[in-house]
Amino acid sequence: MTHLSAEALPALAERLPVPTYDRAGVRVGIVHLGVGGFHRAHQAMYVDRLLERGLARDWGICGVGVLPSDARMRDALRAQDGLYTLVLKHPDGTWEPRVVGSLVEYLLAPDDPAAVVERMAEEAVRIVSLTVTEGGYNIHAVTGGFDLSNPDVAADLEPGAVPRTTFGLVTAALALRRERGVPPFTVMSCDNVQGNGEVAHRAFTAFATALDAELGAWVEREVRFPNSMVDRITPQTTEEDRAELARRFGVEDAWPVVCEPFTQWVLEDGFGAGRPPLEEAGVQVVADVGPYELMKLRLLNASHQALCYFGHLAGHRLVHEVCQEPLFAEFLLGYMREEGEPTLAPVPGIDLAGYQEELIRRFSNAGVRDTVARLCAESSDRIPKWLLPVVRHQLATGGELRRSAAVVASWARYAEGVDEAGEPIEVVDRLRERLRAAALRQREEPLAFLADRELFGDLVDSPAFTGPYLRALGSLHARGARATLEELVAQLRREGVAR
Ligand SMILES: NC(=O)c1ccc[n+]([C@@H]2O[C@H](COP(=O)([O-])OP(=O)(O)OC[C@H]3O[C@@H](n4cnc5c(N)ncnc54)[C@H](O)[C@@H]3O)[C@@H](O)[C@H]2O)c1
Ligand SMILES: O=P(O)(O)OC[C@@H](O)[C@@H](O)[C@H](O)[C@H](O)CO
Repeated sequence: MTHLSAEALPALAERLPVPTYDRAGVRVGIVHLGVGGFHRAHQAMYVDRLLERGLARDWGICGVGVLPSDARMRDALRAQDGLYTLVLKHPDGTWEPRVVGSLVEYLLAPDDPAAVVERMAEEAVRIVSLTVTEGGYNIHAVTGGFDLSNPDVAADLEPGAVPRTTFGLVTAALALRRERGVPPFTVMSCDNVQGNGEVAHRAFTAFATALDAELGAWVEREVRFPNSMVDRITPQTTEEDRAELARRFGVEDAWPVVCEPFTQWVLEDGFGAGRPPLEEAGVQVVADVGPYELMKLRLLNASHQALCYFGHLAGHRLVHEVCQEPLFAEFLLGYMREEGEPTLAPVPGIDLAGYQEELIRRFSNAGVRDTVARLCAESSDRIPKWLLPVVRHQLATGGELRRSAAVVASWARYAEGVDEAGEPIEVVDRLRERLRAAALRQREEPLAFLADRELFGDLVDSPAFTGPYLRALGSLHARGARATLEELVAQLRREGVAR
């Protein structure tokens, strides 16, 4: 058994691919906030590919943890010189591992916020990238504006405050660069947010303006925020993954990353201070990410929500088990073809029917062992951003929406916090209590959940939506998830045949 470290690389090289480049000679050019599983499976992997080909010596990554809970990642990475194993899990059970070396430094902001700000202020750093989750942009669900009333944000706006949020840290670094006459870095969001660059632009400009109007105007004018579409299913690493890595390859890694083989990154070429030649590593650099982004959010991410509540209520805990059931596969393909796809513009170079079939295959990969629970978490950040735009589009055009309405109803049923066998459901959501209170009222007052206008806007006033929603919710209560799905799928199949 070999503990992963820089020193151990020559020995490990006999068992799995490891970096062959000189890591000590790699300079930090990217600071990344939010080093979780996904960043390590995706962006850091692309940079590692470039480093391997000698194409990114100035683009090493300094990871930053913003939250105190990231201390675990700090400890894991520091103990192994920033190295970690990335394992691609194939459907046949094969594991394809590689030790990734592009994370050459890691800083935990709560340990020393000034050091993080200084790092980002260095001229050599030309990109600050983010994966801080959908909720991490602090956009108010109703106003669509940056939420200045968030207590952490408000604390960062106090005169002389030591920054502790993403906004405080990044803005302090931008202010230092401006003061020193150093051009700004590009802020590159890699979160699953529609128009992620534009959203980041709005959020950082609003924060900087609240701090100092002139700084805000400078950020607005000078800082670039390219949009991107990112895709690779990356479940949380489990203890079994760690043990299996040790068993199969003799590598002792405190926090490996496991993911599916598929990967995609579509990126707008909007970088103010240069970028690595990412296209050499397989990134699609395009003028407009919009169509790709909508395709991914409304087909992949919305389908994840379409399968997770029904899947959980039907007794499944793993995503592939749900999707290997023909009933669920038919439901998801129907949602994608008849409800998601009509809301999309043509996507250059993509055959949408093929993309949808591939999604079912990806979701069905038994090697990945993605959990239904991961997909159910923080639904109040996801459903409004991924599924409700589909509903609104279909309402506006008179299109099909029965499957989407059933998915929202399945969330409402799931949010009650008790499954069909009377067992508790561990709902993970920052709005958990509010959701649960509304969901529990819906047995007497069926529209109680949908009446939350902060989440659903005015959908509750739309009979074309409430009709199918209430039918699905009534059926979920009376007959359960599986029977509800069977009935809906059978009805839609009959209608399809009749058409
Ligand atoms: N996991 C995937 O399959 C996947 C795929 C595509 C995109 N993404 C994007 O990446 C994000 C992170 O996913 P992950 O799998 O790495 O999750 P993760 O839980 O492994 O890591 C999340 C990281 O974000 C940080 N974070 C959370 N909230 C924050 C906040 N408010 N401010 C600053 N940092 C914050 C956490 O501390 C952690 O470091 C997702 O929310 C999504 O937008 C994930
Ligand atoms: O990680 P989130 O919060 O964006 O959402 C959960 C999943 O739908 C998502 O992680 C997908 O696995 C991912 O978007 C695939 O690329």
